[in-house]
Amino acid sequence: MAEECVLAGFGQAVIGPPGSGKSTYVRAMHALLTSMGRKACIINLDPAGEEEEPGAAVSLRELLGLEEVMSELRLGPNGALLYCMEYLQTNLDWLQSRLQSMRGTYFLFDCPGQVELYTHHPALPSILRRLGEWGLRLCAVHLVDSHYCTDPAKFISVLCTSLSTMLHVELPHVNILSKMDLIEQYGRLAFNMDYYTEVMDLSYLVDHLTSDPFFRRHRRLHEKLAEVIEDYGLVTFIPLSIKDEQSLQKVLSTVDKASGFCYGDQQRSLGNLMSVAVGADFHFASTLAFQEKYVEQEPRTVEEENSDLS
Ligand SMILES: Nc1nc2c(ncn2[C@@H]2O[C@H](COP(=O)(O)OP(=O)(O)OP(=O)(O)O)[C@@H](O)[C@H]2O)c(=O)[nH]1
Repeated sequence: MAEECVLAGFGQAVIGPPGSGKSTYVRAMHALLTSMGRKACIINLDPAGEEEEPGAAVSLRELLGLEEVMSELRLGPNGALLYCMEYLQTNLDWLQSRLQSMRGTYFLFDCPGQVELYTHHPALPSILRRLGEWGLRLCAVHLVDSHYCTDPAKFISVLCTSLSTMLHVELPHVNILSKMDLIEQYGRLAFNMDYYTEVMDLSYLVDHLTSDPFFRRHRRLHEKLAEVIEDYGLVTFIPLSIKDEQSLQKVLSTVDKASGFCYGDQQRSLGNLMSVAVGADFHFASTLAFQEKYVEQEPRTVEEENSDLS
């Protein structure tokens, strides 16, 4: 069999910082796909942790574990994780043989939470590129905790890491603001939800940030960062709460369009195309639903603004 099509199929590479909700998303997406009659399986590419991920069909820990690498090579957790990914990169025949036995399955790759893997380290993009060469059409699903929206400085840094992840990973890409049900847990939003999901005119965010005396002296830096993000014009987000199945379906419909699943040669059907058409509501409508459900409606008072900034 020609190497290029040993896997012919579709899947998602679920990436994002530690604790952003990747494993929770992968399990919920697996359940949703299964309930829709799509054959799916979880591939755990995180070598860390004592316990095996529930429901994972393949796990990198079968090949090597973080703890053994740490003790044998006397590395810290970060160095050991990068070693594990480089080891996988040079032993991809192991992954190929494991995946080949499940050909035709929709693969959900649960990736580790090390940010450098997505912003500058070459191992993960190289692994994903190889999967693509084997015929697997992947979409990167990048999760970021939505509570960063409540802090303008952190939101600018989230925009920067999301952009560099998109450029580094080089796959069809969907950014997700996860844990929307907890969005205002650490503070209130300065703007409506769609301002954050659509990444609108960032000068308002810079103005808001630099009304804080601490950030005023860095105004020029923030303006330049905002300019880079706006010039690329690539970063937008889809809101997700794992407790809200509709939002998960919205993510799936966007991912299916990005990866080409809905037009794909494997399961081309009127049903697939119709499901995309039904999902093609205005993105704004779903964001508005989150706004109404999870965000305080009362406008902020001047005292609240000041106390947030002090
Ligand atoms: N309320 C709420 N909690 C969530 C949601 N998604 C994930 N969580 C919680 O967030 C925590 C972290 O989720 P994980 O799925 O372990 O995150 P992860 O990105 O896989 O973490 P690492 O493996 O450390 O990189 C868990 O306690 C989840 O239950 C959500 O949509 N809403």
